[in-house]
Amino acid sequence: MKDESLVKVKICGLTSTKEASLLYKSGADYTGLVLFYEKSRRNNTVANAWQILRYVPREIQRVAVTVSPTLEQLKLIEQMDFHILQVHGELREEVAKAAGLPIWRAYNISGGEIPAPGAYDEKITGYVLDGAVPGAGRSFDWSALADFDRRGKKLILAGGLKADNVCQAIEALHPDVVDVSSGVETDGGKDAAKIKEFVRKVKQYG
Ligand SMILES: O=C(O)c1ccccc1N[C@@H]1O[C@H](COP(=O)(O)O)[C@@H](O)[C@H]1O
Repeated sequence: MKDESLVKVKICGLTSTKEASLLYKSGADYTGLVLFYEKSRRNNTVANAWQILRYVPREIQRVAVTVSPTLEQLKLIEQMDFHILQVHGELREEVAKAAGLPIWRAYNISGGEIPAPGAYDEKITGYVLDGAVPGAGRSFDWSALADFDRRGKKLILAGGLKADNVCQAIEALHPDVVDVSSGVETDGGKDAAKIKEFVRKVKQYG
């Protein structure tokens, strides 16, 4: 039976079918694959992404993680088995207008500035609040974002989360989803024991 606990978990940054297999019975609710961002060590080619998605358990929602995607990239993503488009950087007008997938708009927080969303409201179903550099395993000052207006959308909290700090993060910002990549890795690869412990802490919280 699907766990109906309050806070959901996204395990982000899969790079292999082996990592996808770790999600079986893990309790994760979402997973993410980085695409079209060669600066990231977690970047996937389209061919690799197709393979990985075949191994993601059906009950887990799949998020295409992008930075300033183009219309051509959106079209490729929409041919694959993704449920959500996560956009860091720029959300181009043509991409927002053409997107058939719901969008999670990601903000990389540096300093204490509070993002002021507003554009393409009808396509956006969630806001991702992340550390300054995507996927770097660094958090931001959660208290500075206490007044962030989620406008009735999901709040996805990312950036430097791990089993040791995720409950404090939930306490601070009351997110709908906690999103982790670096914090469940060992030597740059996903670690089954760390995933298990992270999910346990979140689900125990409630
Ligand atoms: O992981 C990456 O390299 C990445 C690249 C481009 C956009 C987003 C990326 N990762 C996002 O970072 C957070 C969590 O990262 P961490 O736990 O701090 O390592 C998550 O939203 C990922 O989607």
